[in-house]
Amino acid sequence: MPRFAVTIAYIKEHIAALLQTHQTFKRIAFRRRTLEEELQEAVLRGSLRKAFGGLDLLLLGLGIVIGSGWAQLTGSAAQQYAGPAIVISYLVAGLTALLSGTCYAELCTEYPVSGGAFSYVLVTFGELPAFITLSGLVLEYALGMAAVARGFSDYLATLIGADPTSPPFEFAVSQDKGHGFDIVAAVIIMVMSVLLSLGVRESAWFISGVTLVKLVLLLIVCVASYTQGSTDNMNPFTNTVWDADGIFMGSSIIFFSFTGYDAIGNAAEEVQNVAHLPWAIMGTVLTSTTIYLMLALGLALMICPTIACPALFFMPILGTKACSDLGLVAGCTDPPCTCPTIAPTPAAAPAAPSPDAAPTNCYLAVNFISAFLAHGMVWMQYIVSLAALFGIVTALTVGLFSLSRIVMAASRDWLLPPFLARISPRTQTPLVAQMVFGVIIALLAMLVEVDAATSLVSFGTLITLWMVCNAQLFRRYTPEVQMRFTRYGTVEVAAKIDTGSRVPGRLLSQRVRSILVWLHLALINAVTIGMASYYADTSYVDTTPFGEPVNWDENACNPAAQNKHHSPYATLFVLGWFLVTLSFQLCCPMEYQPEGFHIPWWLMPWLPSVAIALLVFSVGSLPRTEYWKIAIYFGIVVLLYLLFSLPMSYIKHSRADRADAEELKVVELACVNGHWQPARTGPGYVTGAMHPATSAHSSAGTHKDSLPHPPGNGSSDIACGSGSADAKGSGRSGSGRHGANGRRTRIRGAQAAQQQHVRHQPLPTTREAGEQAPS
Ligand SMILES: NC(=[NH2+])NCCC[C@H](N)C(=O)O
Repeated sequence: MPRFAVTIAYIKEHIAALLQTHQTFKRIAFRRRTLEEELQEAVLRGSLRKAFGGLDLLLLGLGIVIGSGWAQLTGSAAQQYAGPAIVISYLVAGLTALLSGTCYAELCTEYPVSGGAFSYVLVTFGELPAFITLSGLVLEYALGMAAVARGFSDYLATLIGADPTSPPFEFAVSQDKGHGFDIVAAVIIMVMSVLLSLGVRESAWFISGVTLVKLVLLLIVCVASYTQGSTDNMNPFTNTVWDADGIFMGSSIIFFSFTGYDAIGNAAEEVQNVAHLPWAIMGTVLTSTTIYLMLALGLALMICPTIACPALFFMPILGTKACSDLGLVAGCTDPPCTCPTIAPTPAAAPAAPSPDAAPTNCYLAVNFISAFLAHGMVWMQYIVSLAALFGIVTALTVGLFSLSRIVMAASRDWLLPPFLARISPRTQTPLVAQMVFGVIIALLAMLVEVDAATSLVSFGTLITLWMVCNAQLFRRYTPEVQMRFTRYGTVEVAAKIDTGSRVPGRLLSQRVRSILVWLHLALINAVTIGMASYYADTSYVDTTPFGEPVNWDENACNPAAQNKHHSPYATLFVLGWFLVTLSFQLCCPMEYQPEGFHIPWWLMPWLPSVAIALLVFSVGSLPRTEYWKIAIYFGIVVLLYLLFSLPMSYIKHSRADRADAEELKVVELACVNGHWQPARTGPGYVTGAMHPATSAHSSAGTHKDSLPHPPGNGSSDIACGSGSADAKGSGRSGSGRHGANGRRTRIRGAQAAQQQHVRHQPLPTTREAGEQAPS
């Protein structure tokens, strides 16, 4: 059939599906996928190359997490909000990352498919929540890459002694730095996209090498800062105006520095041994937290805390008179310009300070470079710039790598255009997705303002991690997850868990237990959202689009009055959260425990519950000015789902059903040497179809054009279990009940659709249209 006719037929089919939105929404939007469906998609699409060993994964994680956020945000968060307590801000953010990372690690071991958070939410809460998670991921990665790339030109200019505000580093559209077009940022993204297209093995070597050099440079930065620092600078420890609030506001800003560790989960289909995934995640979060704490401490020791006085920050915005009318200067312990250990950089050198002019002239952006300059260590600016440049390069490479895998996973499910799921037989990577998103991100990087991007990136990350923690909690407690296919290919009936049999809730019926789980999950979230919004409402985080505080009154200038608003009710919320989590533990027996890496039963449900609270709290501490942008973004996302992805998903599954009606294909897969392989014998194996893809193709042409043929001999090559370890005979096999090798699972082509999905009304469409995917 000619391509043109196929397209017309498809459009007709799409419109027909659109007209049935009210019905399809009910059936599909919250339909969950199973592990076998996800595996099936991965297997049918052909394999990605197994390029990553354990150390590669760790360096991949450190490659993206330690980008340039440390260099750009530590100083400004300390200066504006936290003061020397920025160290505590890093601890809070690190703890948030660690707890959510543990939940992430559990799910990523259980579902070792590309797509990360998107896939976990898809198998737990269904398609629409997964689509929202996907959009959070795209927000995180696309804007994250753009923001990181924007820093590239600045550091490059510093390194070669050029002016970062003039061409070619920036083509200004306004006076302010960061508002122009940044061609260099776009170019570096395209270069990294091309590098990735050379192949995943080569990219992995590149990422590992550059990351190691970066870590050495960061150690030099730490040591140099300790030689210059003084403990006098740690007093007063918190910012005199924001106090404890400043710590949380600081931590929500610098959370950006921890974003990206989920990239490890997105490499799940390319790892040699799935069992390495969780340790690489934990290792990445712990190593980066340690390095960030060391760096933050170095900076805090080097800068005088009065530089963190908000007078310095607001003075240029509000003007000297307005500030002193508000009593801001009174909030500072020293007159700003008498601070002994820091002097303005040459570029910002003020005239001899007069009492009136001093505050405005003294405004100085605090960062590692300005701090080292102030201490006369001019050469350190090159080390800092080089470390940041290397950080940017690795963060970009890993980010582009991960985004293409996320997009590939969503396209396999037809939630994004299916052609994006194609895997290049040459490189064994999703080349199309890589190049398409390379171009999109390059354009974003050229246009987007850095300041606008970082909060949105943190928001995207926090939302996806919040979804993941909810999914982890839900899966461990919900009774329906009792019977399932494990990654060992066996049907697992709920593992016997001591704690489950002790809690009073075990006596309740399955239905009541299920309702209780939903109820508790909703309550945990409601209480923490209440706590976060109450806390945010009673602190001075609101700023107008111009950066001025909105509810700015005399109290803001009076440190003593600052925190009085919080205490009584904030405590009530914390108590509420504690009681709800305790009630969860008592009413809901844990229903199963995965065999691989998992959170131990005695930390459940506390660990994910604390993680949820911290994540929601961090969202609440983000500047309110970002909220409307986020609301518009998610509004567009839901619209896109209704107009594009929902009809696409419907069409895909109705095709699967039709194919199923004609010919039922059951292909058995066996876990061999750590990878799923089509079994050569066994029930349901279709003679002559040596690969599941072959059977799907023969099945009335289903997926015909949308599925790239698997490369080479068609070996299905997705990892299962702690397979490699077993394959090598190390004997590690979960509880000892199941070995990875020789275990089997059934990948049931279209049959899965029949069993798992509600049947669809037949669509008024041509048979041919049903056989071709739009591409
Ligand atoms: N996918 C992402 N979140 N990418 C951005 C990573 C930013 C990185 N954590 C940094 O500090 O520079």
